[in-house]
Amino acid sequence: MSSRVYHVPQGGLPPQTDLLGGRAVFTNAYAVIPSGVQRDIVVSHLPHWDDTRVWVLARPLSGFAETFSHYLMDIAPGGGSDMPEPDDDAEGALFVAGGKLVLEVAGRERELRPGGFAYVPPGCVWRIRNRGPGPAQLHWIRKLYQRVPGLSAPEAILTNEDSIEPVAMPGTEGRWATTRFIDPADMRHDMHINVVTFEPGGTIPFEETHVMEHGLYVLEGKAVYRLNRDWVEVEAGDYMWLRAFCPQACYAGGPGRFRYLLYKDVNRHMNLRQGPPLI
Ligand SMILES: NC(=O)N[C@H](N)C(=O)O
Repeated sequence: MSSRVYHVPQGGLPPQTDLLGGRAVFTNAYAVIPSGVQRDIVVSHLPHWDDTRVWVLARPLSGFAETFSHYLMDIAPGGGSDMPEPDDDAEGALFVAGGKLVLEVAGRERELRPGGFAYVPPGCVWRIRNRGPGPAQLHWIRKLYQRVPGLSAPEAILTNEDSIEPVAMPGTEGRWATTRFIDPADMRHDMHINVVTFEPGGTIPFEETHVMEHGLYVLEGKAVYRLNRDWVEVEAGDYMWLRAFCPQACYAGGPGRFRYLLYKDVNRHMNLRQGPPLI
């Protein structure tokens, strides 16, 4: 049984005092969508999904920001979908934060519990149901799979965070470690999904500035995060997306661990024919 903590949204209505405590930020370089925003009044629903509430935390924006979608889903008992993905070119990553879901993918059925992860290749038939007695919470990250001549699309992956050994970053004595759900050496993959863990006081000690876009969902703990020119306080349930080249660093605040689910695009040439950004 996992002792890890995974933040799940509260839903319901915000107290009328929330206006003064608002921490949402939207800039050209990054956005912060605080946990308090994941409320019933801003919920979405998706076709062919039953009894499922969706918070869309990231989506492609006019060609200048992120090229992926990140959904946080709250699935009632019996809810789910037999036709979840409408786009045959889309790949997906699923990460369970709460409850118990049954996933059928490429003819395999697997029960996913908190920490459960699945990679769903493009064009793959899959379905998912909450067969548990209580609600289940699911992260679903989607992007268009970038095919490469001579490389086939990857196969499905089904695993759990508990089965993967985190890799400590060099020189950090284990205070900053990464759990990788997708093999970084496998060039068929064009996105990575990791859980990044900092012990209290752990840091990213320099401003990472790189081509990869990011989506970060804070699963546990607190930190101060450097985003472009700003330092922003974040805590469990907060979401950040970072445009390519957005400078980033952090200090984990304690008293417990600071952990987040991280999306990044990897391993592909840039599209040199893309038009100028629309700003
Ligand atoms: N903000 C981050 O956690 N970035 C990671 N070190 C990464 O780019 O993999």
